[in-house]
Amino acid sequence: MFGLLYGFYEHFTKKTEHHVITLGLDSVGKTALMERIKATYSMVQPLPMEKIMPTVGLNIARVVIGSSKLILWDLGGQAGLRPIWEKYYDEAQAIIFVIDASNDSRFEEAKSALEMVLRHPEIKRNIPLLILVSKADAVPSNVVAAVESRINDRIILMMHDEGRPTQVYATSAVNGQGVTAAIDWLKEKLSQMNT
Ligand SMILES: Nc1nc2c(ncn2[C@@H]2O[C@H](COP(=O)(O)OP(=O)(O)OP(=O)(O)O)[C@@H](O)[C@H]2O)c(=O)[nH]1
Ligand SMILES: [Mg+2]
Repeated sequence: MFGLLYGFYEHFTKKTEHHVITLGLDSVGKTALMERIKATYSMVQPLPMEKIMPTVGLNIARVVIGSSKLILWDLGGQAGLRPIWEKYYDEAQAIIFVIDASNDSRFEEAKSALEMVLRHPEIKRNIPLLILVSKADAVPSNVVAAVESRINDRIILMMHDEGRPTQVYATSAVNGQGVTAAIDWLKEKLSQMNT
């Protein structure tokens, strides 16, 4: 009897797990955003910014939204660590790529890094790509809008990945701007892939 009841309980509370890789150049704010995402969905305080160190290994954040569980793999973005990214491509069911709104000078480097990811044979062609423009709190809104439109014109329109759901959101780990909209979009696209 207990086994049967437990079986029902398990069935109705079971979450569909989705593995998401979080990539981008070093210091763009990936880990800070992961902390903000965790805090937003589990109603806890994010780790203070000054406690966040450059990522060398891997940070894992688990976020439960309705019947889905997103497992976010946050990887280090330093040039010497980027070769590690590809170890996670095979299992990735979505990509979050972070581009810093406050550092215009690294746009081309970010574009090349993202293109390398998308060209990799182990990255599935139809998995969602969520591009987060980070640190939106640190620059005027017209600068953020310019970065978003450059991403659209110079990256997304050039991708030729017709089957890939792609979206750009301006975000801030400091004030949480854009985080819920972005993660809700991702969760929606991942759910659609499972149906
Ligand atoms: N103003 C502002 N600064 C931010 C924000 N997010 C991160 N930062 C700053 O950027 C620094 C780097 O952030 P991280 O989250 O460590 O960057 P990362 O992309 O994880 O870097 P790696 O782990 O080296 O790849 C932080 O120490 C903060 O000073 C943000 O939303 N707004
Ligand atoms: Mg980091």
